[in-house]
Amino acid sequence: MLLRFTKMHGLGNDFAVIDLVTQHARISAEQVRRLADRHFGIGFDQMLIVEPPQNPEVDFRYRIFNADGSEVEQCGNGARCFARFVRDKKLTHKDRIRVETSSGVIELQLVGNKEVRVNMGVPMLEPAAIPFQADARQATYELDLERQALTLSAVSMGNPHAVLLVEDVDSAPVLELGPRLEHHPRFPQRCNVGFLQIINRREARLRVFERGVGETLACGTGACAALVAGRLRGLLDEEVTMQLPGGTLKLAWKGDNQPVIMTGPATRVYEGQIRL
Ligand SMILES: N[C@@H](CCC[C@H](N)C(=O)O)C(=O)O
Repeated sequence: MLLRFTKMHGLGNDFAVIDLVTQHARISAEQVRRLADRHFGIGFDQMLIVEPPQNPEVDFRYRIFNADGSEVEQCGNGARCFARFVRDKKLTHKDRIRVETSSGVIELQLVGNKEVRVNMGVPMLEPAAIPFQADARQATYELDLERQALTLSAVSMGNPHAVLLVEDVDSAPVLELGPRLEHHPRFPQRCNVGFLQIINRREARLRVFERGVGETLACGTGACAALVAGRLRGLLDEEVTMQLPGGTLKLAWKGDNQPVIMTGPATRVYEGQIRL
């Protein structure tokens, strides 16, 4: 069968977005892996699938698959592209959209033609909710990595993140530590690994080694987790500009039990169709 898709990106974190409201298909993990391949497929970090909602209180259901075929709970850059996609495809005329993901309902707001503001929900910091193996919630944890002691924060934005503080993201050992931390046994569902450099209380830089993908040009949930980690350590203010290799996100978090708000662009690249 021929399946229509839209290639999109949020700060270079790229997606194939598929409308399963007006099309019908079953896409297996093996097909996702094949289509994600940058030489033999479409090439993307995540596939985003738009479906009718199961819950009558929301507008859509949105499912996310990493390039390795694993289905995941949340994707911040994907959420912005999802909002732009459903408007461009006239699947809704609303400016405020409520969507269910496998980690709960998030709210999206289109701001002008280019930007989308997303209420990413309240970060989860209790170890069991992340999930991360630790006796009690702390701002930072010590973790052994083959006799190397690392200090990190553990945060869930619906999906699990480890955040390490570094002096300089350009020289941070992202490709060396990223895969080892992603698979560390204290993160039983693996994790995304963020390397955070503080510039000042309102500006920071971040690189993220994503679970199921590798290093990406930007990670929205990673940026939210990094803001939370920076604030837990007393290093960042409520509103922060986060610079990622692919561009900049505006973020805000008031503190415990409050949602993280993320604002940034969503860009359509091209329309295509592929035979499954
Ligand atoms: N690129 C994303 C996160 C996608 C999911 C992540 N790789 C995971 O496995 O949790 C973002 O923008 O948040």
